[in-house]
Amino acid sequence: MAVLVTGGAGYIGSHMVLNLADAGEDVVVLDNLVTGFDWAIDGRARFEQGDAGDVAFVRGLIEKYGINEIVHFAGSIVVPESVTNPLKYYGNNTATSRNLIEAAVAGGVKHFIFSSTAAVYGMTGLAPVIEETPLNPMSPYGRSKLMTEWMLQDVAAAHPITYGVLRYFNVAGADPGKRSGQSTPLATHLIKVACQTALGQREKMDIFGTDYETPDGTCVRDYIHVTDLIAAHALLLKHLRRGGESTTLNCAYGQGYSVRQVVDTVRQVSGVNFRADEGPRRAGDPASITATGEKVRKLLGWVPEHDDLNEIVQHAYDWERHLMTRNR
Ligand SMILES: NC(=O)c1ccc[n+]([C@@H]2O[C@H](COP(=O)([O-])OP(=O)(O)OC[C@H]3O[C@@H](n4cnc5c(N)ncnc54)[C@H](O)[C@@H]3O)[C@@H](O)[C@H]2O)c1
Ligand SMILES: O=c1ccn([C@@H]2O[C@H](COP(=O)(O)OP(=O)(O)O[C@H]3O[C@H](CO)[C@H](O)[C@H](O)[C@H]3O)[C@@H](O)[C@H]2O)c(=O)[nH]1
Repeated sequence: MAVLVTGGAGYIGSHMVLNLADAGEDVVVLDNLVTGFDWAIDGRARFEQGDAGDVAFVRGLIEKYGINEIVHFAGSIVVPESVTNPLKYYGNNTATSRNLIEAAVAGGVKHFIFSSTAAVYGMTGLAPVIEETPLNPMSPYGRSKLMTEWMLQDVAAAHPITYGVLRYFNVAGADPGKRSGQSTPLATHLIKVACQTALGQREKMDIFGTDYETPDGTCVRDYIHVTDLIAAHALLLKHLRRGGESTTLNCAYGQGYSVRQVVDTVRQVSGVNFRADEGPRRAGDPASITATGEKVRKLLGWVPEHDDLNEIVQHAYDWERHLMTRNR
């Protein structure tokens, strides 16, 4: 009996593998390494290189390893790219997930956990969202993920499988033990870009838009430490295993920070007053998106341990430094 982690060579999936392996679980990673790295997969997991949308291949894995649960991280994740290349997102997010779910149902998989996103909400105003807030994704990325949520609802109504959808807010930070982190060199995420700029890997960074209707004119996001996010996955897996119902949960702290606040925090943590130019808005960005995270706390008993922007940035910065020495 093993847990299948798709995208386990990527940023968030590699932390799930650590959590499961630390708990003594048998883990199989399925990843095509399009953005992930085989060195990011913990040595205690078994690795199968392939595509999560390859039904026959996934069916073979389910049989070979006796897979009862799938935690599905594999996908394409860059919001602005989804605006210029939507079919990539409807392909690698929606269609790939559809095939993976088909393989799961055919192979008798019992539980399915899916990485969804705050981007399913779209523009929401300044108040934190709850799971019942109307969904109105602003980007093909958000829509490609929402379609997967819908597929899971329909499939779970028709077949003996339960699911958990986790809508991640902005994931950041790294394993406190420096075993994994965000390793994609050309990542577009704010905290990663700011840390790279502080370390001199980029000459400067840009602040995308200063004319939003937010307190300081820059976009507001709810940054969640990757280790806390993964703890929610582990609790969700337990919930489903003990017969808990399918559920959809926001993963967030309920605290928003603006782009300027994040840039200032990275300057403080690094001690480098790096260059951050004010530029135009980036396509597909909502002004503000935060959530209370009340449902995940109540249903799963989730208690965040790293809900502090300084700590998140410190861990992200430490990982970035670690990558520099690693790549030397
Ligand atoms: N990073 C965030 O802030 C964030 C926020 C919300 C949701 N998410 C979701 O979390 C998941 C993981 O994101 P991440 O930040 O770790 O990204 P990532 O790019 O680091 O990881 C994705 C992994 O999936 C693999 N992959 C992609 N397509 C595949 C396919 N068809 N078959 C097999 N493997 C494939 C990649 O090689 C990579 O290892 C994604 O589904 C993403 O949409 C991320
Ligand atoms: O160099 C940069 C990078 C980002 N930003 C700004 O910082 C904010 C956060 O941007 P990120 O790219 O870090 O994150 P997003 O909010 O765009 O998206 C992230 O979180 C979403 C959920 O909120 C999605 O799930 C998505 O996968 C994930 O990349 C945005 O306002 C963006 O415009 C900058 O100003 N400069």
